[in-house]
Formats: sequence, C-alpha cells, structure tokens
Amino acid sequence: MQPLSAPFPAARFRRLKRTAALRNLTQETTLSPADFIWPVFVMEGKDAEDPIPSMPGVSRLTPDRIVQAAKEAQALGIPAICLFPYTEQELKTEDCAMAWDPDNLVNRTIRAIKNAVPEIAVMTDVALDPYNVNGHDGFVVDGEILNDESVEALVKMSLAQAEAGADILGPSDMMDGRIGAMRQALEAEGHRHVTILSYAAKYASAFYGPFRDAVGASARLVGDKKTYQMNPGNSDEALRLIARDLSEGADMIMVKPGMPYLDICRRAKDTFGAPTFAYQVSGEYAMIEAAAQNGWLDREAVMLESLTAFKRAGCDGILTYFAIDAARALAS
Ligand SMILES: NCc1[nH]cc(CCC(=O)O)c1CC(=O)O
Repeated sequence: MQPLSAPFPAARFRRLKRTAALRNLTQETTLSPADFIWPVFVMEGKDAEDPIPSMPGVSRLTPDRIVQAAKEAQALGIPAICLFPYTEQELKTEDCAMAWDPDNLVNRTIRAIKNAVPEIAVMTDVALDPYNVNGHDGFVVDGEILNDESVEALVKMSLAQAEAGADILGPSDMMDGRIGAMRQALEAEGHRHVTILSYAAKYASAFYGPFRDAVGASARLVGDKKTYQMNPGNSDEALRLIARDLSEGADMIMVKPGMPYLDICRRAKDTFGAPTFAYQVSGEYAMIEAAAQNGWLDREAVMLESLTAFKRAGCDGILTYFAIDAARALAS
C-alpha cells in the first residue's frame, strides 16, 4: 500500500474527524462480541463462587454457575467460552492422571454446558499444569520437563475433552510435536470436526502471575517455563512455530500474551493469513483493573481501546477476561 494524499489544504485529515457519523464511516477496524473467547475458571461444588484477589472482578465458579455464565455469554453474542480448572492442592499428582479422567471437573463441565447451551463453542486448555504437583505443563523428571512423554499425556487429555464434547482444543503446553500427535489421534478416534487453536507463539511471560493464582499453580511452580515457552526477545521464532503448528494440523493459532506482543500478531496474520487470536492475559487484565480501581484510568474506555488494538493488529479474535463487560458495553 502507498498512502497518498494531496497537499494542504486540499487534504485536511480533520474533515473526516469532525462528526461521529464521519468517524464511524471511516473506521478501519471494528470490535464486536463475536470477536471474543471468554476464559473462565471452574471449581468443584454447587452454586458457589470464589473471587480471585489478583484478578478483581473474576471468580472461580462451580459448574452450575459456569452453565449460567455460558447462557449469558451466548445471549450477548459471545461465540466461545474457554474452561480452566482449579484443582485442590492435595489432588495434584506427579503422574497428572486426572488430566485425562473422562469425569474430571473440566469434562463434566463441558457436558453440562453442551447440554444446556449447545450453540456456544466450548474451548479447553490442553496442558498438565493444573494437575501437576510441580506446576509445569509437562511431566518433570529430575528437573527436566520431558517432551515426548508429555505429548502422549496431552493426546489422552485431548481425546477425553473431545469425547466430552469440546469444540476447540487449546494446547497451551508448548511441547514439540503435540499438534501433529493430537490431530492424528483425533482423526483416528472419529473426532474429525474437533478444532485445534494452537497456542503457537506463547512466551515465557511474567504476565501470567494472576492466572497461576487462579488455577492454584503459583505456590506449586518450581523454577520457570523458559525451556518450553518462548523467549520474549524472539520474533522470527514465532513465525517458525506458527508454520510448524499449521503444518501439523492446527486450525487456528494464538499469540500470547497480547498487548506487549501486537507486533507478533501483525507478522503472524500477514505471513500466514490463518485465523489468528491473541490472549489478553491475566496480568494485562490485572494492570487495567488496578489502575481503574485507583481512578487512574477510565476502565471502560481502556478496555474497549485495548481490544480494538488487537483487531487493528490483525487478530480475528481475542481471549479476554473482559468479554462479558465489553460485550455489554458494545451493546449499549
Ligand atoms: N497452561 C498454562 C496456561 N494456560 C493459560 C495461561 C495463562 C493465561 C493468563 O495469564 O491469563 C497459562 C499460564 C502459564 O503458562 O503458566
């Protein structure tokens, strides 16, 4: 593209800024509730919720309340909800067997949502960290995060979620080769229509802190995730990972975190043109909420501006904890 304009005063950029009608008419990207995937935290129990202090306004919900939340999201035009489980500390194990238990909390919740609100797409998280004694996304042996053994476990976990009715599997683990292994197993087991949204460019980020509180992994995590998640200094590697995951059978790809990585979103979309998502992660949410609570930022304006920025950067959609509030704001 070669932007061209007449010299002043033939060109006056303020002409198209003068009224709301003209501004709306010439807006390049727009935001709609259909752009959102809403991440929620599910916990055991009935008719209860438990606020997450580092994510003001976000609570863990019991499955029955998640079903209510899914109904609300559906009514607001939000197409997908993404489930993350909170696991009691004493239930975490080294072998992470609960991750592929057909009746674990996530799989029961998928079924409950699919029964009550079949239209909404249910996305899951494919990674071992909520079930792992040491908080890592893969198996840990003698301090090493094992790749191939973890992939086998992730495949079992994926099949259990597909069986329960998940529409979108979200491998957030960053093990090598998991997309191909998952895709092959899904095809072999008759789950041809199950989609994979690969966390392809997922960085080893300090912005995940509040999420780890939410799923109860903070106290558990031994060391860091730098041997499998990306170095924040890298950009070309993101494209290689996305190319790899698409070639192994991912239907959609994700960049994570979001706002500090919009350059990666733009490169990803321009290079591959695949359905591209960004995750506005827990730390990004917490920063905005904290500033808003102090009266330092206008919460609604910043929320909508930040989400619009993802669309402008080339994203087709955004995983955001603001999904419900943003959908309400857009409707009003
Ligand atoms: N499988 C882990 C996972 N899945 C989603 C998030 C972070 C999401 C957020 O911060 O909102 C994480 C955290 C991590 O990698 O440690």
